[in-house]
Amino acid sequence: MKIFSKEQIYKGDQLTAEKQNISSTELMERAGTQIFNWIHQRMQGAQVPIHVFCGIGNNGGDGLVLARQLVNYGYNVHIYVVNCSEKRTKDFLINYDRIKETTKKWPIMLNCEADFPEIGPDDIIVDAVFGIGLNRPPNEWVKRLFQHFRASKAFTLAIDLPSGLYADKVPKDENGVVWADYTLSFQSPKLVFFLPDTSKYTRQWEVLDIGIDLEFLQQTETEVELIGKNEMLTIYKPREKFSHKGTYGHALLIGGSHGKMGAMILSARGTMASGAGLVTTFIPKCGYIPMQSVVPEAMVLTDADDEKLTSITFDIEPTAVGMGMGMGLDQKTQHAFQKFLKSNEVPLVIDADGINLLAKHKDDFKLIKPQTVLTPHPKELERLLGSWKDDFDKLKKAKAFSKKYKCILVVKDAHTITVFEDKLYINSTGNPGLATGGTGDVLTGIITGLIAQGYEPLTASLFAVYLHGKSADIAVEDYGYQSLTASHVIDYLGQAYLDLFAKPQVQQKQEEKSGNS
Ligand SMILES: NC(=O)C1=CN([C@@H]2O[C@H](COP(=O)(O)OP(=O)(O)OC[C@H]3O[C@@H](n4cnc5c(N)ncnc54)[C@H](O)[C@@H]3O)[C@@H](O)[C@H]2O)[C@H](O)CC1
Ligand SMILES: [K+]
Repeated sequence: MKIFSKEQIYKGDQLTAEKQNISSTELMERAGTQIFNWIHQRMQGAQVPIHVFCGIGNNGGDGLVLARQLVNYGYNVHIYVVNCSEKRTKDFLINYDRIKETTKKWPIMLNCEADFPEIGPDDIIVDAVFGIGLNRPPNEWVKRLFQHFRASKAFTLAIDLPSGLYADKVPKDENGVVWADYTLSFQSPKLVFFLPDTSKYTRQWEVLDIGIDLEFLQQTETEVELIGKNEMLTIYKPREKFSHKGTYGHALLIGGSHGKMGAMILSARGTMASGAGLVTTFIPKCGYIPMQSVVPEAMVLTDADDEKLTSITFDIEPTAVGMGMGMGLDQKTQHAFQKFLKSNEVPLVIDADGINLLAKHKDDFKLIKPQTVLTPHPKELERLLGSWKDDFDKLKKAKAFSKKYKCILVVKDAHTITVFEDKLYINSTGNPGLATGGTGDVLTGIITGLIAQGYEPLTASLFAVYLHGKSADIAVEDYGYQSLTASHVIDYLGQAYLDLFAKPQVQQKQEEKSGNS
């Protein structure tokens, strides 16, 4: 799913009005009506007090359309205008008049020193104060109003995005933002819903379709994309009937050291489960027996050293290499790693201590070949890029790094973001159960396995991150967040593949009803 920028959203609105020959007021009517339908479907006329707080821009206009429809359907509505600016938009004013025509009285005007209305914990707040047009921090009174919302404990539904959040930067003061339970966002989710600094401002979100011009939606290239099942179905490569293990590539995994062999075992099992035809591991001697016993499917080559890697040489011809897992930072290992980087021509994934070694010897960045995949967690990313001011600064630095070295950065987090040059791909699967040792090693194994099978490094990274998260989402149903382990992610990978083709439950039920399963 595309994530449009603020400028693209404004352009889409304007183009839609022109092409569909409707006014911006009619588009606002659609937007407000969609919100009303969503609420009405769930509340069915229940008389819970609904407090609709409207700003004086178009977000406020959406709130007024909603409020008018709620009044028309007999809901218990309280309408307020947060009147802290003189720049009322045309469509706000039109809907302000329409409210008066409907209710025969003006909404409650909250000027910037007014007392706050009482809000009960079981009431509902609709936040239509600011949308994507916020251009400066809210004043102290508005901040206090937002804190009043939060203190009330009422369910808070934000329109388009929680007020006080910018579409493209991180707000400085968390008291200047509405903490929403749910956000109904128009046409596309906003990037801020997925970033560690700003995702806390809405517990859940949903996109409402307001009929923006289809051609515009299809043809506009966005810098950000949300990756879900639909995107992955188009890149999936089916298994051929007349195929053999050679068809699906030979993955080589390099890493491990005394006390960290588990990382390589997890990677090898992840690579196998991803569908690679052959897997070989290159490890220090001490790992030979454990690897052979725990992963009988994999072949094992060993370094001359018992405890660490000192010289990486092999006579196989891998189709993809994944390295760095549990590798350690010994100087001899560093030399071996550096030598390998210089000579390697095979698509490469670098993880963990591979990244740490690069970060310690920044001159080696120039050895990173185009299309190399790096999979840093936040600390490793900081070692690579240096510190950042906030999430937007982090992404800017990650894009610059990717552009400079033409590499793919898999920035691991609750929503892993894969960065390639100027594009950001946000993953939609995964859960907090993944916050446990070894899951990263499994991910590297899966990426390497997919590249070995013929997926392009970028596609392999997106697909691996998606499958890895999906597997955890399925496994967590059986194990819960606390007990989910990296091994479960491997064990459920098959389910994640099968889920790609699972029928949506509604469709399945309909087919069962008509005897059509
Ligand atoms: N396709 C769509 O997504 C549609 C979205 N709609 C809604 O329109 C808003 C964007 O509206 P806009 O008028 O541009 O801005 P806002 O309503 O977000 O409000 C900003 C408003 O307030 C002023 N302002 C900015 N910062 C402050 C501040 N700190 N304090 C006080 N005042 C401030 C600014 O001058 C603006 O006037 C979008 O989010 C959707 O909700 C359309 O209704 C339909 C199509
Ligand atoms: K809002």
